Amino acid sequence: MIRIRGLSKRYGDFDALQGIDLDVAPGEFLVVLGPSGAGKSTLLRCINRLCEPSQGEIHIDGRRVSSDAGSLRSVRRQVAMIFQHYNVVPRLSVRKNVLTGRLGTMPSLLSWLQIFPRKDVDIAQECLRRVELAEKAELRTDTLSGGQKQRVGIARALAQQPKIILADEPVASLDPKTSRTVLRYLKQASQELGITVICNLHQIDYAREFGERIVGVSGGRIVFEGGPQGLTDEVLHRIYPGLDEGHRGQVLPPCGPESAPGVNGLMLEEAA
Ligand SMILES: Nc1ncnc2c1ncn2[C@@H]1O[C@H](COP(=O)(O)OP(=O)(O)OP(=O)(O)O)[C@@H](O)[C@H]1O
Repeated sequence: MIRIRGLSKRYGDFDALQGIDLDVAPGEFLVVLGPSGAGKSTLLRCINRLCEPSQGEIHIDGRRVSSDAGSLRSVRRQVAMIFQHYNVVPRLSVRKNVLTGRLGTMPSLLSWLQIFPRKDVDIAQECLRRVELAEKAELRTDTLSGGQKQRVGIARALAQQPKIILADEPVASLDPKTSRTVLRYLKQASQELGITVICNLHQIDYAREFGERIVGVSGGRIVFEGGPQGLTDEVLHRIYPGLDEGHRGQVLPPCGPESAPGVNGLMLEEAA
C-alpha cells in the first residue's frame, strides 16, 4: 500500500532523511521509534506532502505521490494526521471539531458556512462513539482533558474515512495511563476499519506493546525493522546511541517545536 524508495530530505546542508526504503502493508500498525531529531516527523510529512522530499519516491496504492494539485488532493483525502498537541479548535464543540475531518469531501460553500449534511453529522457521531466520547459531542472542546482531546483528534482523523493515518507522537503530552488508553483506541480503530497506521513514538514500552512492526530511525536512516521481540539491547543502542540501562523502556522526553499546524495543512484556529 505504501512504498517508499530512496527518500531523502535535506534542510539547507543538513540531511534529515537519508535514503529511506520502506513498505507498509494495508491495515498494518507500524511504529516508528527514534530519538528526538531522528527524522520521524519529516518521514510522515513527506508521505502526506506537508514536506517536499529532496529525493526519492513514495507510492500509495501504486500511485506516485507528487506535488501536483491532483495528487495532493488525493493524498489529503486518503491520509489523515494526528498531532502531538491535538490541534483541536478549543472554542468549537467536540462534534464540530470531528466534522472538520469531513471538510475535504464537502462543497466549499457548505464548509465555509459550517453547514454539515446529516450524513456527515452521523459519520462524526459514529467516530465519537468509537473513542467513547459520543456523550460529550455538544461540549466545548477546551473543557476536555488532554487524553480526551487526543481522542477527538482520533475521531476527526477517522471522520475523514482515510486509508492511512499518520500519528506524529500522539501521546507525547500525556501521562502513561492515558497514553495507553489513547493508543488502544487508535489500534482498535485500525484493526476494525482496516486503516494503515504509521505512529511515531518516543517510548520504547509503547512501541513494544502496540507496534505490529517497528521501524527504528536514527540520524535520518532506518537502523532497525522488525517485530517487537526484535527490540533487543543491541538494537536499542543502534536506535538510541548512548542509551544507558536506567533509561531502557522509559519515556524519552520529546523536544523540538510542534511543526504541523493543522488538519490537512489548514490553520484551524483561523478557520474557526
Ligand atoms: N523546517 C526545517 N528546517 C530545518 N531543519 C529542520 C526542519 N524540520 C526539521 N528539521 C531538522 O531535521 C531533523 C529531523 O527533524 P524531525 O522533526 O523530523 O525529527 P523527529 O525525529 O521527529 O524529532 P522529534 O521527536 O523531536 O519531533 C532535526 O534535526 C530538525 O531540527
